[in-house]
Amino acid sequence: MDAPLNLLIIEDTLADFLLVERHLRKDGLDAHCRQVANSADLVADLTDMNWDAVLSDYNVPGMEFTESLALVRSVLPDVPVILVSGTVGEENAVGLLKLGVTDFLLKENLTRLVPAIRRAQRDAAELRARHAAEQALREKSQLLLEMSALAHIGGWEYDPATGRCSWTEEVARIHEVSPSADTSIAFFFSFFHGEWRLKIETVLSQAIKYGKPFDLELEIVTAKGNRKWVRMVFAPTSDGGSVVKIRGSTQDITDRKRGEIMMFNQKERAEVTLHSIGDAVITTDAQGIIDYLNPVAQQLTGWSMEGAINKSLMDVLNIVDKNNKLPLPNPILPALSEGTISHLPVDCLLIRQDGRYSEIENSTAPIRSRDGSIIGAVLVFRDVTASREITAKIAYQAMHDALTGLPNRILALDRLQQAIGAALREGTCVGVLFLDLDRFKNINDSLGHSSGDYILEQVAARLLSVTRATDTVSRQGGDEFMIIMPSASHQVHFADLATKILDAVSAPYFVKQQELSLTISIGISMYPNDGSDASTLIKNADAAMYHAKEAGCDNYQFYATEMNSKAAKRLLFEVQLRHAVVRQEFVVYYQPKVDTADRKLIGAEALIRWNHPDLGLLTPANFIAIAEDSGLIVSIGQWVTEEVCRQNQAWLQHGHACVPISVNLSAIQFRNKSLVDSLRILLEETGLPPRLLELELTESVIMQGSETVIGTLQRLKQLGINLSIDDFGTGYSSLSYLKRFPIDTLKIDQSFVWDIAHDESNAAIIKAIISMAHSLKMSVIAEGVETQEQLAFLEAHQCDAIQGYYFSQPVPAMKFEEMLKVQRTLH
Ligand SMILES: Nc1nc2c(ncn2[C@@H]2O[C@@H]3COP(=O)(O)O[C@H]4[C@@H](O)[C@H](n5cnc6c(=O)[nH]c(N)nc65)O[C@@H]4COP(=O)(O)O[C@H]3[C@H]2O)c(=O)[nH]1
Repeated sequence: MDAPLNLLIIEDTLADFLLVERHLRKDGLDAHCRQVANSADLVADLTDMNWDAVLSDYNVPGMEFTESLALVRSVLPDVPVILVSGTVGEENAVGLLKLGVTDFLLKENLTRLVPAIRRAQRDAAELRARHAAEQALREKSQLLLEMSALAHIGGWEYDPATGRCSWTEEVARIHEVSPSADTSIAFFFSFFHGEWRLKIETVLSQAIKYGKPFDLELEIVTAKGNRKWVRMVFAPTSDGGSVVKIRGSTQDITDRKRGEIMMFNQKERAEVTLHSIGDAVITTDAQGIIDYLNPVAQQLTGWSMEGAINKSLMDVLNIVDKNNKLPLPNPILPALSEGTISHLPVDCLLIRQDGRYSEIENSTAPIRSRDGSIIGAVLVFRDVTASREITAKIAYQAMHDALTGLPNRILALDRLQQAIGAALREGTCVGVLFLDLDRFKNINDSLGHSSGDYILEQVAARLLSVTRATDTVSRQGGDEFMIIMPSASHQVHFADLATKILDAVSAPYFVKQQELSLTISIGISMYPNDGSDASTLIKNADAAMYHAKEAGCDNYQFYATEMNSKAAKRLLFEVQLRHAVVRQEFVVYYQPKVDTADRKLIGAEALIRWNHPDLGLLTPANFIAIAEDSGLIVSIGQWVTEEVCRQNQAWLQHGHACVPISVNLSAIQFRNKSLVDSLRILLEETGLPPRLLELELTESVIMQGSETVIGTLQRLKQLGINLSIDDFGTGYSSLSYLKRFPIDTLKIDQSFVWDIAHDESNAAIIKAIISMAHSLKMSVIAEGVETQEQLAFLEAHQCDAIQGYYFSQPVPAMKFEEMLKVQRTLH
């Protein structure tokens, strides 16, 4: 049975209300009726109950019907309102229907009352259902709208027949146009450019022609000029075989696409980086199974990518300890188990598949997922074989002498400091032997540097052969060596070693098919007696070595306190010599040369003297060696030559019968490239005829025999200068060797002349020199002739000229000028 209806009856007359009630009951409608007769009650009652219908009189005093109707409609929009009244007129009725009245009944005829209520009930139910359906539809389309906005996806439709497009708000939003924008196909295409325009036009025409659906990703340029990526999915709708509509969706995929492009670029970059870096890279999963190795890793391990993938790291990375060749632990374990970055031990060798190996350096790090869990490891390593070799080589070179391979000055100093430290702890001694080869410069000058180097290597080998492994033999530079004897207890040990060294070094050497002999001078200092630190010990051993030199070379000397003052003196002397060059403290003495046959003055040798401010006139023996060692000989020699040219030209201008004056030329001067030019200029400037200048060269200079030497001699000769070989016989040159040089005169060394009368071999040498020189068209002069006996011998053997105290000592310029003036015959 149906529930009774709730009816609200707006009626001021109770009788009419009851009449309505009676009719309802009579016609079988179970209803609960409530009368309301004023506006206040109506407001209150409207919301008091769920009303099924409102019945209303038109004329209720105090209540305007249209206002009551509006009130009811506003509160109960779907509840039927039935007007029960006297006649309201047709026009009025239409207006009231518009305002929301559901039906009309006349009070006089209520027979239609129940059917009218029932019909209104049905209509209201339908209306409510329709409203509910509309509401649901509205909600659904709102949801769709919101979803499409959230997904950035909108729909569109194209009608090929009309060429019109329509699209949803979201599509308009994606294209950044207002929703009401023109949607012709041309407008639609205008968002596509270049290749994308071509593509969309092509696929759309294919869709129209063949009904083919498409799913594309394209780039558009929006109305505001922004570039966006869209995914367009569309499907044609056909009717009778021809396409009548194309419907599709457009989705803004810009963010995803940019992400993809970024990912692609990153991947590409990573890929290129991994392919081009010099380091090897291997990555594994969390179980240590290889999933990638770059080309360098392939090359270093000898495994190809295909071969190595899915293998355990340790199957591919065969690493062992360099020292004991035992396998090293898996380097990625710390990364996989503890998530830490780790490095291989320093001495790690990687053995390739083919058995070759390289030293490697590596670092391993974990690879983590977004949530931080370890999903693998990356191992980066590089071949450091070459760089370690270079480092070791550089370290070795920094500490060793390149020529001999001996420790150099730096390493020797370090070893000495260590030896002192050990001796201090153990209460022992340390010996420092400072060694310097005697007259080594002569070998370098005469035989050339390559021979000099060869000799130094030989000396180094000999020093090593007489020392123990615990001793340090070092080269200090040039022809200086130093030996450190650690933990020695007595001077005797040092003396023993020094003796062995003297013997070893003095054994003959064979260079360029010549036999050479060489000696060495040794200075010895000892810790703790001669110094408590390395530099003092070296300095004192050096001083002792100088002492050994002064004692005639080829010997050893222990350091004694007073030696240092000698070394200091030598230094002071060098400083004074430097000053002497600037202050022009030198003078030239002239020693006459005499024709053996008629005793006539035929020339002179210029010999330098140093007018020392404190020591008086010094002969070359006091300073020439120091001048050569310090390089001062170049400027000194230049001064002498200038002085001689200037002086001889002055004599010439004074009308004296002039003779050639010879100047000693040291090896260093001779090597000077500008020698010939500066002599030419000097002769031009002074105006001295070149034949009046003679150069005395030592045997060692020409013994180098190189093309350069010969060239220089020839250019000197071309200038017109006379050339003579000084101290002939003391070097290693043979007469036949001399044929190659444009030499005018040989000067027999005074050492042969001195005991000419008593030493038969010297006499024989002099005779041989004279006759062979003559056969080579050279003249011969003997120097150091002091006695009648010597003179007689030389005269008897046709020695062309004589120089020596027998005729005259070297004399000052003024005195020599006297001799020139008279051109006297000397006896
Ligand atoms: N006992 C003795 N000695 C005699 C006799 N006759 C000459 N002398 C000395 O023998 C040396 C000959 O010169 P030297 O062999 O070229 O040997 C020279 C020469 O090699 C060098 N020298 C001298 N002046 C110069 C120079 O201007 N430049 C260069 N580079 N070296 C020079 O110094 C050396 C020594 O020169 P001095 O002391 O002047 O010594 C001179 C001379 O005084 C003699 O009968 N008996």
